[in-house]
Parts: sequence; C-alpha cells; structure tokens
Amino acid sequence: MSTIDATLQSNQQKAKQYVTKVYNATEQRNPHETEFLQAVKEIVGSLVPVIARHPEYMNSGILERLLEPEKVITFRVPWVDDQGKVHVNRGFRVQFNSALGPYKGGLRFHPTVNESIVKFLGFEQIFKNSLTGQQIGGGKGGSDFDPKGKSDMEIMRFCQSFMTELYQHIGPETDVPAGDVGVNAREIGYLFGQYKKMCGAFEAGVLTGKGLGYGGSLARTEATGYGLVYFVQEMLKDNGLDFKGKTVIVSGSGNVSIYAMEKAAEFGAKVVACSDSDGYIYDQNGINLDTVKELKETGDERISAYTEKHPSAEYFEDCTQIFSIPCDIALPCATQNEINAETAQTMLDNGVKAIGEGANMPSTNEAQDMFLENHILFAPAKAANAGGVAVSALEMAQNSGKISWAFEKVDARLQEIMKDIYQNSMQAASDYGTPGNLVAGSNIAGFIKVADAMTEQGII
Ligand SMILES: NC(=O)C1=CN([C@@H]2O[C@H](COP(=O)(O)OP(=O)(O)OC[C@H]3O[C@@H](n4cnc5c(N)ncnc54)[C@H](O)[C@@H]3O)[C@@H](O)[C@H]2O)C=CC1
Ligand SMILES: O=C(O)CCC(=O)C(=O)O
Repeated sequence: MSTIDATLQSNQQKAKQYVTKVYNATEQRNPHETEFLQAVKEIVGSLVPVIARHPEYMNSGILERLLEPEKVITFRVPWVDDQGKVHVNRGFRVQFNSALGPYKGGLRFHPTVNESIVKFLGFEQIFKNSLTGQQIGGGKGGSDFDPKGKSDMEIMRFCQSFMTELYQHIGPETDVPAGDVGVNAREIGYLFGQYKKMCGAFEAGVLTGKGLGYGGSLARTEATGYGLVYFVQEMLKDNGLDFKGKTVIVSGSGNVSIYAMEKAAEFGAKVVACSDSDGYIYDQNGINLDTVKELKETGDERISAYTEKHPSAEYFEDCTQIFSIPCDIALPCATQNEINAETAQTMLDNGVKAIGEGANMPSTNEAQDMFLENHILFAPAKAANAGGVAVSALEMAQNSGKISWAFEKVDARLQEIMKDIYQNSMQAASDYGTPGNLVAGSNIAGFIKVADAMTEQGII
C-alpha cells in the first residue's frame, strides 16, 4: 500500500470513529428523541468521506456543535374553546443553526408534535436551507394542538395565544417561521395579526406564506409541490425518462400533495391515488384535482367524500396501504416514516421506478437503504422538497424591497433553484465517491456550506 493510500485509509478510519462517537453521545444525551436520532443517523452517516478529507471539521468540533440546537424554546399555550372551556397546549420553537442566516422553517400544529419531531424537522431544515443557496439558517416549531374539528374562532384564539409568547423570539432578521402541517394561509394570517399587535409594527418579513394582500409571494402556495416535481423531472431526464404517461401515486392531500399532483398531471402523468390520515382513494381515470381542492382547500372534509362525486373511484381505509398500488413514480407527501421496510418491499415488488419525497423524512432509514440498494431513482426530502422554503426566502427578499414579483418570475426562479440543487447534489455525490446517490450528495452539499460558515464565524 502506498503512503498516500495508507494516509487516506487512516483518515477514513478516524473520521468513522469520530462520527460514531458523536452519534453515540447524541443518543445518550437525547435517548427518547427517536425521530431526531433517525435524522441525525442518516445525515452523519454520509459525512464520513467529507470529514476524512477535511479533518479540520473534526478538530473544530463542527458535528458536536451542529447537533446541538442554538436555542430550544418551549412554552405554554392556553386558549379557550367555543364552550368556554380552557385548554393548555405546548408550543415549541427550535432555533437550530444560524450560520447561513436567520433561522427559517415552518410551524406544525398536530397532536403528535413533541421536541423530538421539532428537532428532527429543524435539523433537516439546516441542510435543506443550505441547499437552496439562500441566506437562511435552520429552525422549526409548532404545537401539539390539533386543528382538526376546531372552529375558525378557536383556531384564531389558539394562534393568538401561541404568538403572544413566540413574538419576542422571532423577527425578520432573527427567525422567520412559515407554515407546515396544520398551518396554512389562514393560520399565518392570525399569527401575523397578533405579531403586529404585540410589536406595534408592520414587519412583513417576520413570517412567510402570508396572504397576497399583505406581503405574501405569488407561487409560495404551489412552491413545495411544484418544486418537488421539477426536481424529480430533472432526475428522470438525467436517466432518459420523464413524467409523460407515467402512473403516479401521491400520499396526503394537503398543500404539498395538491400542487405535486397538479404539476405531475401538467407534465403528462396520470395521478391515480391520494390520501388523508383516515384512508386513500384510487381513481383509475386519474384524480380530479378540482374535487380534491374543493374538499381540502375550500372545505374541511375527508378524502372519502371524493367518491360521492366520482363513483367510479374507490375509497380504502388505512392510509398506509396507498403504496400497495402499483405505480411508476411515488411521491410521498403526507408525513414522516410513512414508508417503512415492508412498504418499500411492496413498492419494489410492484416495479416502482422513481421516488420523490415531498414530506419530510417520509421513508425510514431502512426503506431508504432498500431503494438505494435496488438502484431506484430516489429524490430525498431535504433536496426534493426545498422549493417551499426557497420561495419563502424569495418572499423575504420581496418584503425587504417592498415589491411583488409576477408568478412567472417566482416560478422561473424556483425551477432554476431546483435544477441547481439537483446538480450540486449529484456533483457532491460524485466528488465524495457515491455517484448518483442523492441522499449522500444532498447531505454533503448542504453540510459543507454550513460547516465552512461555522468555521469562519468561530466557536460560538
Ligand atoms: N408546506 C410546505 O411548504 C412544506 C411541507 N413539507 C412537508 O410536507 C408534508 C405535508 O405538509 P403539508 O402539505 O404542508 O401539510 P398539510 O397540513 O397541508 O397537509 C397534510 C396532509 O397530510 C394528511 N396526512 C396526515 N397524516 C397522514 C398520514 N399518516 N397518511 C396520509 N395522509 C396523512 C393530512 O390529512 C393532510 O391532507 C409534511 O411532512 C411537511 O413537513 C415539506 C416542505 C415544505
Ligand atoms: O417556508 C418555510 O420557511 C418552511 C418550509 C418548511 O417548513 C419545510 O421546508 O419543511
């Protein structure tokens, strides 16, 4: 073995030991944070070749610092329902990393929200935001409040109570929340109104995903779903394929799913199934998106109601089974860990060709490994769903210039950003010895920018 080879091997071993040591310490420190540990394991596992080539990251404790949020805020959110009954929920904001800019990331209102969920989302957000090429750090927040079945006034009172505490921790140059599951334009409106009241100032750039009349950006609503399809289109094109004539399945029926279905259909695909947390619908004629929008965007209805308008469609209880339908392209856009090893095996047996993750961490690490081992085209969440936050950053730019861009301008920028993320992730994968592996490539490309900025800013 040459001296160079021996040095490389020794660096690789040291890097592996370092990553394992840091992961074990994280596990010990956060033993019950299953989702956070899952996200950490996936990311740090792919950083070994980077650390081996850049031992300076090890020496300056980059990973140790990156894995500990800069600040975690937990607070009580009391509110009164329409019957006068008092409820108390828990609010969170994890300000994970500000090396690249103000903390940026959505708020999730869902009964499953806890510190582990918010930390996994905030951690992933650091790398995703870095990949967009914009000046945004990583953060995430939310509450275990369940908006399902609540009246408009209850939602408003909850949002006001939530912001009454949160306002002092955020700001256009500090931390800029947006929507996520259970938080869409209506909730952002109530949150913004309360922020304005608490601060006594109209600071449009404090939240993104706002209504168009008071500082929102055209195309933000569509951005995550459209961006996902733009990214997958790049991946397909690189492999001599495209959406045209393909059978597509999209889980969920919320913001991301709806606009992923819209763009996939526009690109000539036939989307045959979507779901909500109760069950899924299968329409062999292709999902009628106007009906889904009517049920989910305008109304507050269950996806099962789709079959009332389209009797030829079928409804099945158990949303997890949506991926048992054979398809060419699967776009999981509902929630974390919706695809486990068993589901992945079914998809492989059914001949799936490509997967694009619209939701955050929809595949377990085991499922992800199975897709990679079987050479399925796989677009991981932090790259493929970055279009939403990218357009949020464009919304911040418009707010700071007090201008509004045309839909076409934002959409064109979104397409460029998604192409760049694809190219940069492919390049990083190839530079670090895993050509074609977008999981490793996006982790590495996202990491290097953050690690370099942290290094230049000193040990803080
Ligand atoms: N809204 C955004 O801009 C972004 C969202 N994401 C991620 O995309 C995913 C979906 O978010 P949104 O569409 O914004 O939320 P949303 O609140 O608009 O919709 C969520 C949808 O998923 C359904 N759902 C929940 N649990 C489910 C389950 N177990 N199986 C099937 N359906 C289920 C709900 O019924 C609802 O239709 C989340 O993982 C979120 O973190 C990622 C990037 C940006
Ligand atoms: O637009 C944003 O700031 C948040 C988007 C988000 O939460 C996500 O990318 O998961």
